[in-house]
Amino acid sequence: MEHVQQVEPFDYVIFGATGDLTMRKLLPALYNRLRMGQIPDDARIIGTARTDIDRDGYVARAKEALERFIPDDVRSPVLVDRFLGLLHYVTLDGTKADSEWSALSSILSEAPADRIRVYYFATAPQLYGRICENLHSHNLVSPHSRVVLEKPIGTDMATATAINDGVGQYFPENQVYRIDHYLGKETVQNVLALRFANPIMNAVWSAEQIESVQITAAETVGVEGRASYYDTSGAMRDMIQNHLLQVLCLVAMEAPDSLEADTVRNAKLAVLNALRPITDETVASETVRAQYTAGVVGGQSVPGYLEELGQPSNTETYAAVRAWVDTPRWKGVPFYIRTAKRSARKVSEIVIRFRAAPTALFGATPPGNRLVIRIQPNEGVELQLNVKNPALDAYTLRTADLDTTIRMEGGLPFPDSYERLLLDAVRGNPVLFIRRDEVEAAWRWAEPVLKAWSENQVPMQTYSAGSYGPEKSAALLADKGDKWHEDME
Ligand SMILES: NC(=O)C1=CN([C@@H]2O[C@H](COP(=O)(O)OP(=O)(O)OC[C@H]3O[C@@H](n4cnc5c(N)ncnc54)[C@H](OP(=O)(O)O)[C@@H]3O)[C@@H](O)[C@H]2O)C=CC1
Ligand SMILES: O=C1O[C@H](COP(=O)(O)O)[C@@H](O)[C@H](O)[C@H]1O
Repeated sequence: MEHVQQVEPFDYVIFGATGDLTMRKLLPALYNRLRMGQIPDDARIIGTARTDIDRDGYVARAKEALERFIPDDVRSPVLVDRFLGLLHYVTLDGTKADSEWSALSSILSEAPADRIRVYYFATAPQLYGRICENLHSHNLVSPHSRVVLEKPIGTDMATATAINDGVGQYFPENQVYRIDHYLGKETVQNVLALRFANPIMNAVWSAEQIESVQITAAETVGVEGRASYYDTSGAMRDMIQNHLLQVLCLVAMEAPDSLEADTVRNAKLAVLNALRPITDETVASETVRAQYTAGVVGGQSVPGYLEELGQPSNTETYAAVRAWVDTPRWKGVPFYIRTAKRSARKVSEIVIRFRAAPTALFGATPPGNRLVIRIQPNEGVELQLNVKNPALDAYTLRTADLDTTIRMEGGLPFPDSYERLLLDAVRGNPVLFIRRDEVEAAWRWAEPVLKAWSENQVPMQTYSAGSYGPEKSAALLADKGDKWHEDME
């Protein structure tokens, strides 16, 4: 059984309550937490958007979403009814001062003044500042309120600063929760446990023993229905600047003194600040970008990115970077980061390649050990060891895997990362959310790459949908004698 504790009564106010994210992720996540007994009966979920519907209309939409996104075996009519009973809806344009703020205010005022209030912005980031201003001017910000910001926090440093300033004018940083759903993944959080709860790992976690690190997040899907967003973003902004840099931080950071939010965030920030800047001189040798062309994924023919988009585009659907963390611990260790749409398979993983043992005992030097942390799917950890080949005539070696799959008790699927994050915002625990200075440090590193790409300093490669990426990406690793994980023996 999952060990769960009920959270304090709360009001969750969702701006963008009729949108895709709310219907596909937020409402199902809150339903699942109610199913696990974590949501008190007097909690309320108050949806807002401009769409002019009444409460019944919203409840009908929410019910449809649960039917679509919650599997039959965990969707009970009684629990669905109980969940729908928590819902309210206010038609509101969050950017307009003269919109129906009094209706929202009147619902909120029914609760005690010290009620935890979470404002979740599931809408376009350029609206965040104006919504905050309106919350403030309608006296809806209390010391018990917090605001959850969805990605993307900007498309570069200037836009990120504008969003953060807009919100920061009305909410102090300790009331701002920036979502990065990768941090909500159990297997991403497990990186800290693996590193710091296991002395055998801790002892070898540095350049002395580690040759290289690979961090991959590959997907078989294309841009789905989100082409208009994706084409203004691309793989670097969509995945690397946020999710994969956060994973890199957990792999590379020094041990924090505690799991207190700012202690962990300070340790991550130190990694981001130690990332070697990529310059016009190095961008061509340290980065690869590409777009998928038509191909076959999972036995299905799929069109190329440009065909899907129906227009020319300079947006990458694949990005790979060789990054360097300039600290004594990581001196000379490349961190290869890559992400792809329409890849051969869906996989997010961290691969740690250890140095080979300098021994002549067995003839050829045995290969270095390899640790694979599988973020998804088949969540688990695999350590590749050299063992004696059980043959009678010669002392030869082969590799064997110590492989453990990490499961929830009872074999239950892992909760979706939004389930943890939505309730952490209620609990007031920001450890899995991104602090402003982390966002800015990540942009400081990513921006020069994006600028160089926009100036075509690095040629756009292509790769067939259903492949592992462009041929050129192997060159990023080849000069250090490395290979991408799927190419390793
Ligand atoms: N969808 C996803 O999978 C993911 C989305 N995100 C982020 O979440 C946010 C929302 O995305 P998504 O749900 O896909 O977007 P949608 O376009 O589907 O939804 C946007 C929502 O915002 C509402 N809205 C728009 N303008 C206003 C306004 N002025 N005042 C009040 N409400 C408004 C819309 O309702 P109405 O028109 O009725 O006002 C709608 O409910 C974005 O920041 C996106 O980047 C992040 C990760 C994944
Ligand atoms: O944030 C995003 O993440 C998803 C991939 O998430 P995962 O949990 O399935 O690995 C990606 O599809 C989307 O483009 C991006 O915005």
